[in-house]
Amino acid sequence: MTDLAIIGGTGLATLKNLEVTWRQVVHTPFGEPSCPLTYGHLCGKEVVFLPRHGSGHTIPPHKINYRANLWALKKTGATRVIAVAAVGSISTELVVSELALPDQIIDYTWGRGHTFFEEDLRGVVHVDFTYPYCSKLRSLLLKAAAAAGLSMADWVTYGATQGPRLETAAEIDRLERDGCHVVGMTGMPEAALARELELSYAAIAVIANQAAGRSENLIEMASVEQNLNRGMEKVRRLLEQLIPLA
Ligand SMILES: CSC[C@H]1O[C@H](OP(=O)(O)O)[C@H](O)[C@@H]1O
Ligand code: HPA
Repeated sequence: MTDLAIIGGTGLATLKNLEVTWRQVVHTPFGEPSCPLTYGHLCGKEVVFLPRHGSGHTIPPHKINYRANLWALKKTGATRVIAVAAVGSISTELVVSELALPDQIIDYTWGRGHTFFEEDLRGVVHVDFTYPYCSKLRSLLLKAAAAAGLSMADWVTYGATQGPRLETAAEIDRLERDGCHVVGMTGMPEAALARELELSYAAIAVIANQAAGRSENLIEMASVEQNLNRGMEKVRRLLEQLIPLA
């Protein structure tokens, strides 16, 4: 039984140490997920893996079918989802290629399929979203980080922007005033959809770059890639420690 799902993001289109057993094409009432689901064993535990931008990273953040992705994972019987997401750091305390564990979200996205409750037999549904990430999963991730000797700031608010362009320096100033510590483009509606499906959900943020206007340089994808390579190595170490605890 696969109870643990992992969603990969930028820099994590495949899980290097996953021993793949099979792939499954899933159709959902909301359309197709980003690609077929990959099942396999990670450190001996069965997991299901889905890269949100597709297997060849072809889907931009605003075009991802978040509803199909989450629906497909729910359909596998998974009850817990760990998402991996590249972010820009707004807070000076968050250093490139390090990991962070968001505990809050502010949503600046628009026009995305963001709810399963368009029409529901129960009437209008409002799910509680006070704490968008699962506290139990977050605790496990913090324990795993400690076991792996990795620092992982746990007080981080994730600002979800629309993309695919990066932000202006003034937008980043605004996000900081709003209380965001990191910025990414995929945290919403993913987290809210997981909550609507009653999936436990937590995200590992990997600092890919300093957000716009936060360094003397412009944001270059070559250095984002380098930072993410180092960051994803840490994600692999973290997951190795997480599996025995999960
Ligand atoms: C500068 S890379 C921007 C790209 O990376 C993040 O992807 P993900 O959240 O899937 O790891 C960000 O949201 C953008 O899509
Ligand atoms: O600076 C950024 N902004 C938005 N999303 C991102 N994902 C990685 N870096 C960034």
